[in-house]
Amino acid sequence: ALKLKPDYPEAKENFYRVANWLVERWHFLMLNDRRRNHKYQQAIQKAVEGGCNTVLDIGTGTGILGMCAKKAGAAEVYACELSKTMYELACEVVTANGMNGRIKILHMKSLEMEVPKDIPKRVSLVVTETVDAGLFGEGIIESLIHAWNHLLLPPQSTQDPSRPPSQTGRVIPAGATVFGMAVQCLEIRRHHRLCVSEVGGLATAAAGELHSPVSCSSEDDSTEPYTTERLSRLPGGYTPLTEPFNALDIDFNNVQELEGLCSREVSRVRLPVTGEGLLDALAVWFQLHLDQESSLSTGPKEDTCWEQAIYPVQTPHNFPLRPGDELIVEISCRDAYLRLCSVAVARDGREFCLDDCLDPDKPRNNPGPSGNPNPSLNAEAELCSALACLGTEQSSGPRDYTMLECAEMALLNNQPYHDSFRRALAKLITNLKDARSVQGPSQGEGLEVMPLTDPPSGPMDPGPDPFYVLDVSEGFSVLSLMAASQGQVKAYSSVEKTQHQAVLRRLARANGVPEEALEFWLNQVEDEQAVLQRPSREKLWSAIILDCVETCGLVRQKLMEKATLARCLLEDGGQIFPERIVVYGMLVESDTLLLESAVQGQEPTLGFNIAPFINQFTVPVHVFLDLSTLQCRHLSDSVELFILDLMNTNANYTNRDVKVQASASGRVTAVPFWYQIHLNEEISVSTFNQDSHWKQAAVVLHQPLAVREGDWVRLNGKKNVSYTGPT
Ligand SMILES: CCc1ccncc1CNCCCCSC[C@H]1O[C@@H](n2ccc3c(N)ncnc32)[C@H](O)[C@@H]1O
Repeated sequence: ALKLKPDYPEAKENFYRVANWLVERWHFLMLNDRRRNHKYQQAIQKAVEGGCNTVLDIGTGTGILGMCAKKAGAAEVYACELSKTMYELACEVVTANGMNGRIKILHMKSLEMEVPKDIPKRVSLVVTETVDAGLFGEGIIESLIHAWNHLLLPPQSTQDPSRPPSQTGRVIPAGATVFGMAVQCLEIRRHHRLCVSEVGGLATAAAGELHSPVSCSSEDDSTEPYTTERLSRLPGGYTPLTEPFNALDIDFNNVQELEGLCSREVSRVRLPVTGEGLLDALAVWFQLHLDQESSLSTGPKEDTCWEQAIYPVQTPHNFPLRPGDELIVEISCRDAYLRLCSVAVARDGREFCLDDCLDPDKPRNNPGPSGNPNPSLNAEAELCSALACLGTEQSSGPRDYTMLECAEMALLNNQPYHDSFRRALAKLITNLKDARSVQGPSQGEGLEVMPLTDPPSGPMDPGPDPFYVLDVSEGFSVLSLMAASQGQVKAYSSVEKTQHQAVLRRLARANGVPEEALEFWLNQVEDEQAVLQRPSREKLWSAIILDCVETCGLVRQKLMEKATLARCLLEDGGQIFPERIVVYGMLVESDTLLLESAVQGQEPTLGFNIAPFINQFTVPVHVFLDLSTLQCRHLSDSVELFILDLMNTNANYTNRDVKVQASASGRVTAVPFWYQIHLNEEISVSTFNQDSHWKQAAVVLHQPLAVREGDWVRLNGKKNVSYTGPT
């Protein structure tokens, strides 16, 4: 589509989505991290000069580590890469750097490699950086166990220390030290637990326990053991609740230790609590020991670009930790992932279970006769313990909970957003009621045609016609329930998952919403495509709630088409929500955004020519950006870029040029943008505030633009703000 119609915005956007997917953004971060590249080069050079002259680079990516080995003088260098895109890119890079035919690159996973099928004989050095924020997430343990058993020469051994390095196997990195720390962090909490007891006028207790898909304890594979965050850049920051502790040491040159890792029994550490606060998560990072002398750290205090692994606490417990307590944490390595769970708090010699990660099939600590699971506690502790174990199924079965995506959880916790919607819905219903009382039931096709059956028994008044409201939000949304709770409303929800529908049903009952006031729309429409249609042949909608902005910060595709269709399904005076979206942006200078978007020349990559190849996958729109904590200099005020009028689509102008005046001198590297979502004339919500579940997006300029204070810069607001030179 791009070739056919290069400026076709949908195709362009889809191309960017594919590019984002093919090559993860951390490739740019890693390659721009000159210190990391330099440390790896030093370690490899020392090993090769020390006699390791046959090298295998596992997970070569762009090929940079293999090229280091070759340049250091290794006689034979092999590399393997499981991603086809990266494999092809590595071949181009190696050729462009004059090493074609001198490094043998295989498109395969190291686990499939054999001697002599793939490499003629065992090698004396394996280099790899197949690690993620949780260290093991890229399978490095399994890869190295296989490498030691099939691809590497035998390790240095005390029996015959005389064996020369060229006849000895070793790995760079030589090992890792894993650290952990308990933290309080509201930004993590609101993405992983329900934090509000009321939202949009609805009491939330009846929802039952809600979990995000990040959990160490649940067996089902729909969850991941940890998520990742850059602690140093989380809105609102974090409060350490313990000192960093050593969670694990691993020696990559000891295959027995590697093989023993996953069968090692669970270890427990007791951590002195050093700060006051609610336990929201355990943060994990590591030092990668490249060799005896040098190491790389992914810690929150380092100003490296790496994220930390975050193990959020799932079970809501109102049990603030305080200095003097001890936090008991279990560390295990099940199915090749590092797993950390906070299991209990010790206070005054007694233990309270946080039962956050008790395995579902592990029997609960059933309460004693006093109904208290820890009979030896004193009164206050007894109360806390009862609260701490609140919601724990007394049965031995797994506690039932509902899974929400992190963005759905953050949305549910966003009270201002729901209050704005509640007020806007109430205003609309009031207006429609007034209009009805003036002119009677809506005329024409809206007329309710009573079914031709024998008259109802007795003078039953069918009551005033309900207002029909449709919520076509993506994912879990309580907006339909908020509408139904206004009274005289029949609300349809497009929530699809059975579990999510059950939560809405429970919330409806607990909030006094009559059963028949809330229906599930997708159970009614036969084909998904025709989601937008009348409630029934004779009825039209009073309100249709559309989902306009994706969590990543981009406007949903085909929004205007949906709005146009939705408008035709409205009764007189009916409304779609939102009615208007105003796009704002500003000029910023941000090296961080540059480093996450493209490799900045040859210098960071040890002089190797890599940038032009990997930068083919640069995308001009950077998404999932946390603009509130982005390191950047503002080079202009926020300006209105363009308007999407959903109630009157031909009023839109997205091709007009916008002139922005630089408020300071500097280099414009990006234009972040966000939205003001107008629900009606008076009420609007912003996608850029600390409660928002949305992230922001930014256009990253291909070339930074130097501006002096007072200069005018012209932005032409195509669908995705792209940038043309200064006026
Ligand atoms: C301080 C390091 C750091 C700390 C925290 N966060 C991130 C980092 C940076 N490391 C990110 C690399 C992570 C991706 S791994 C790099 C490349 O290797 C490939 N692969 C992975 C396993 C594998 C295998 N067994 N056989 C062949 N190929 C393999 C992947 O397809 C990828 O292209």
